[in-house]
Order: sequence, then structure tokens, then C-alpha cells
Amino acid sequence: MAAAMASTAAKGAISVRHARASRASLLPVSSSISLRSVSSRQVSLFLGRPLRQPFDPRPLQISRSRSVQIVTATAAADAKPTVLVAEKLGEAGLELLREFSNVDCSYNLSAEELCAKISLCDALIVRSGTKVTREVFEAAKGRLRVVGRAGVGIDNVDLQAATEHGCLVVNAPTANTVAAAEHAIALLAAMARNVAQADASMKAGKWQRNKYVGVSLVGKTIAVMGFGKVGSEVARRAKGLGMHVIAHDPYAPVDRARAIGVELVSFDEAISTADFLSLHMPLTPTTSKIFNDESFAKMKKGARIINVARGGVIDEDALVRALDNGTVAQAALDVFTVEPPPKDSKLVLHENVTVTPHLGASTIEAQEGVAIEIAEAVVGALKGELAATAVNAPMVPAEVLSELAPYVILAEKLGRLAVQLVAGGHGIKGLKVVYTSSRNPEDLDTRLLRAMITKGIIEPISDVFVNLVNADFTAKQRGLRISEERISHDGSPEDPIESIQVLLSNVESKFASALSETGDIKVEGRVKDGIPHLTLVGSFSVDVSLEGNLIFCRNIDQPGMIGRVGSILAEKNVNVNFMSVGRTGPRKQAIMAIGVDEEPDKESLKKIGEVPSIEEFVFLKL
Ligand SMILES: NC(=O)C1=CN([C@@H]2O[C@H](COP(=O)(O)OP(=O)(O)OC[C@H]3O[C@@H](n4cnc5c(N)ncnc54)[C@H](O)[C@@H]3O)[C@@H](O)[C@H]2O)C=CC1
Ligand SMILES: O=C(O)C(=O)COP(=O)(O)O
Repeated sequence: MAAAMASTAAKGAISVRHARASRASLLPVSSSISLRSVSSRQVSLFLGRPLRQPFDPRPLQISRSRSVQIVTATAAADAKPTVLVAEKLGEAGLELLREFSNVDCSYNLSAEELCAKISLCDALIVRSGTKVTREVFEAAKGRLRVVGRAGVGIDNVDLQAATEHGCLVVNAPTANTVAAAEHAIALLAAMARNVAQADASMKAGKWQRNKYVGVSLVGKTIAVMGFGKVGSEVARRAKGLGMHVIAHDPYAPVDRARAIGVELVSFDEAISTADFLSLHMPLTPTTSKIFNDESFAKMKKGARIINVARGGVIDEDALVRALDNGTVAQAALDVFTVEPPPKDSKLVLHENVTVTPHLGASTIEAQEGVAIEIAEAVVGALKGELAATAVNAPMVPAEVLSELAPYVILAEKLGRLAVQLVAGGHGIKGLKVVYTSSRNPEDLDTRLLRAMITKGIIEPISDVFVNLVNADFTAKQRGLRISEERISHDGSPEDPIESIQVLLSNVESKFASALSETGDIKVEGRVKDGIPHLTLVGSFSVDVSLEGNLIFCRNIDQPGMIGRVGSILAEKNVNVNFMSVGRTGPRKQAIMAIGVDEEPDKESLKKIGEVPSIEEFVFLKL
């Protein structure tokens, strides 16, 4: 047989294909290969820890309407995931969740109660009232896969801790935009006309028409601080009220501002020229207490401030001082540094301050919308689809994901193979990935592939779970430097990738033939008819489908080698599913790559090692 194969190619790969039915048969069946399809291998696109906590037996569905991210695996059993809803969520969202999961609505949990429950949950849904801290992720013990923020601001979620734990965070960024903008306008008008104060006064039996004379809005300048979704809607509405609108946002596109007829200005110009300031930036380390003594001092005397963003962007003590000395005439606040604020808060009790208890998103319409938006995102993420609203992971559009699906499998398997070829397996520092592709670099998004190679390398040698969320973090933490190279290929741009090569540098190999000329462990693979194949080991070309497990043997090319190894495997009923020989030339050094469905026992492996002329061999689990 080796002779027959030897005539096929010189240094190239020679494949001997076996029909699946022929258990460990060595008879080549040249054309009748029946490999399972990618989808039936249940390589789903999945966020979870499926091998440890499988639950979704359904086939992969990729939603076209949203972006998708992650990740691998073999979903199996039938248990439904559990979603903990920790704050009030609209009924329509709960219904969606119930169709797919066990829903536990437990509101007003203390931090301790949340930590106690979380290890029983696959997903957690919160609004602004729940702090999802590092302790929560640690208490989850690896089970929590998705945190859904039913709203925009994710300042109550420890994103770094989520990422480190491979937990995806999604939010619902659009459904409450109008509600928040309308609330800002409501506060603007109410503040300008003392509506709340006058109402309280009348209810106290008074009729104080002179005390509550207000100020007009028309012709006044309003500075929208943070020109994002809510800020833009506020700007539109303020223009409708006849106000002159300026905005400050270092990251906002000038075109968007121009389209609405708003001038983007610097922070100092905004605060020094505005009669009204409406705050719509997120709370970040940069924006924390950005409104402080210094900035209040620069404001136009008697400025009025509306805050429907986050309490923390204002230094509240400084605001009290500014209100007391008249720099700021009035404030209307929906949000506070601590919520609820202390009962004796000077700010809340200040007569020139109008307050609402974080009601910006609280309309019937917005809450239904947010509930549906977050339920879809969470269910999608649990299914392995991915929300367009992921906060802590790069997004890979659905179309790209669908196209890359077989390459995702190939990437993980190449990573797995490469790491198992390392002697010891722990000292890997340098990973180089070379993609050969006929696509323009900008048309080839390799983040998912890189994550999957990292997964393949790290998971077999640690107990860390790796997905697209934490792949780069995990690699960095383990000191794994990853470099990527693209080689352009003169082929059809229909196929995104011609081949993927994985090189591990500065490591010893337990299979010396896997080393390249430069001493790196080198494996290369391609996708053929949707099936990932290994095509290169070290400098030997092979062609073996990456299914089941693999045995590599290096030997001197001579008749009968395949038969001898095959017989040893057949004795123990180990089914060979694919076999390929790569060699430097007839009767010279050769590598046999043998795909086996089952794991051969130690005795069989020992016997293979004892076959004369087998110089080295290795068994690798895929
Ligand atoms: N009170 C409530 O119930 C609600 C509050 N919000 C809050 O409103 C804020 C805005 O929400 P969206 O408009 O949906 O978010 P967004 O992300 O669409 O807009 C935020 C804008 O702030 C800008 N920004 C960032 N840093 C800035 C800085 N230093 N100075 C000025 N601008 C800066 C960003 O470039 C972005 O354009 C968020 O903090 C959100 O949590 C949103 C909905 C309801
Ligand atoms: O979406 C936001 O950022 C909000 O502040 C809304 O908060 P809530 O969901 O009403 O607790």
C-alpha cells in the first residue's frame, strides 16, 4: 500500500480514506468518505462552558438581525438554563425568557443573597439598582455566562471582573433613549417653571404666585453635555422649544451634530456660555465628578443644570456650594451618587433643586422595550448567538461568523494539536498565527479565530475556560504573546481563508518531526468541503480530517507500515477514520497521520512504539 501511495506524490500528502463502516479496516476506499457535517458535530457558537454545563440540544441558529460573537462547543443535555432576574422587568421580556429558560425573579436581594444564588444561574438580568461586583463573578464559580443590563449604563457592573471570568455583558442601549430624553425635557421645563415647588406649596395650602415666577426657555442656550443617543434626542427637542443648542462631546461625529443643527464646542466653552446644561455622558473614570468646584466657577452666573445621566458625574457637595452661592440657580436631578441618596441629603432637600428617583427610563413603553431588548440579547447569548449589544467583547457580525464557522473549529483544533506537541506543555510564550487568504486584510476579521486558537492552546493545559470574551485577557495573563501574519493568496475571495498555520516558538516538542526548519512547532490546516483538515506537521505535508483523535508516527517509508499500525488498532477495535502519509521522498522519512475515533489503550500505544522502524510517535486528543 505504501508503494501504491508512493507513486501518488513526491513530497506531498497522500491520503488513504476509509469508509466509516470499515472499523479499523486498512482497505482504502478511495472516494467513499462520509464525514459528519460541521453542524452535526454540534460545533455551536456558544458562550458557555458546554462540556461542564451542557443544556441546549438545539442546532445552531444564527440570527441575521444581530451581531454574533463567540465560541465553541458540544452542547448536549436537556436542562434549561436558569436566568436570575434581580430587578423588575417588563412582562413581555419575562415571557421571552420563560420560553427558553427557568426564570427566577428575585427582587431586592442583598449583596450576600445575590452571591449565594448566583452559582445556580447561567444568566443574570439587572437594572441600575444591583451592583454586579467582582465578588458576584467569583461566587458564580464559573457558571454565570451572561449579565444582561436592562438599560444603558453599565457602571454598576464590574466589566473587568466579568471579562476575566469569561462572562459576557450585554445591555439594552436603545429602548429607553426617548424616555430618558423626554424626562430631561420634563425636568428642564419643570425646573424653569418651578412646577414641583409650586405643586408642593399648593398642597401645603398656599397660593404663592409671586414666589414661583419662572424663566423662559425660548432663545436660551442649552449645552448638551454628551451628544450620544439621549443627548441627540434632547438636542432635537430643545430646538423644538426654540432654544439655541450647543453640545460638548469629545467623541461625537461632527456630521451628526451638524445634521441636527448643533454646534460642538469645548467643555469650557459649553459650561461658560450655557444658560442650561443637560448632562448625558456616561459615568467613567474621566467623567467622574467632572462637574466640580472648578467647573461650577466657570459657569455663567445663574446657570441651571439637569442631570439624567449619572449622579457620579457631579461632585454633589460642590453643587450644593454652587447652589448656595448662586453660581447655579437651579438643578433638576434624576440620578445621584448614592441611590437612594441619604434622607438628609442637602442636595435633595435644597429648595432650588427638583428631584426624581431615577425615573429617566421609567415609562411603560420604555420598560417593555428594554425588557424585550435585554431578553432577546440574553437568550441569544445563551444559545450561542450573540447580541449586537455586547459590552465587553468584540463583535463579529452574524454573516462573518457563519462564514467563519468551519475555520473556527479548525483554529481551535490546531491550537489543541500544537499544545499537545509541546514537551511539558506549560512554557509556551510565543504564538504566531499565519493566515493565507485572498481577501483584503480589512475583509478578514481574525479575532474570533485568534480567540479559538488561544482556547485550543490554553484549555488543555489549565482549568481556565476561554472564549471570545476573555481570550486576549487570558493569553496576556499567561504571558502568551500572540502575533498574526497574513499572506495573500491568489485564489477565490469566496473562501475567506486558504490555510491557517499555528507556530509555537521556543518550545521543545515531544514529536521532533513537528518542528519547522526554524525550530517552531508548526501545524497547518485548511477547510475542505466544510471540514477542517490538518495539512502540515513540521515540514511534512499530510492530509487528515480533524475529527476524533490523532496518532502521528515518524518512520522510514516502507511497505507494510500502515498495515502494522492498523492491525494493532484493529485488535482493540479502534476505528481508523482517516489516514495520510507525508514523506520527504520514496523510502525516506515519512509521517503517518492516523485519525482514530476511539482512544487507543496504553498497551496498543506501547505496541505501536515498538514497531521496528517507527522512530517516534505521539497520540493527540482533539
Ligand atoms: N436616568 C435614566 O434613567 C437614564 C440614564 N441614562 C444615562 O444617560 C447616559 C447617556 O446614555 P446614552 O445617550 O444612551 O449613551 P450613549 O453612549 O449613546 O451616549 C453617551 C455619549 O457621551 C459621550 N461622552 C463620553 N465621555 C464624555 C465626556 N467626557 N464628555 C462629554 N461627552 C462624553 C460619548 O461620546 C457618547 O456620545 C448614560 O450615562 C446612561 O446611563 C440612560 C437612560 C436612562
Ligand atoms: O438605562 C440607564 O442607564 C438607566 O439609568 C436606567 O436605569 P433603570 O433601568 O431604570 O434602573
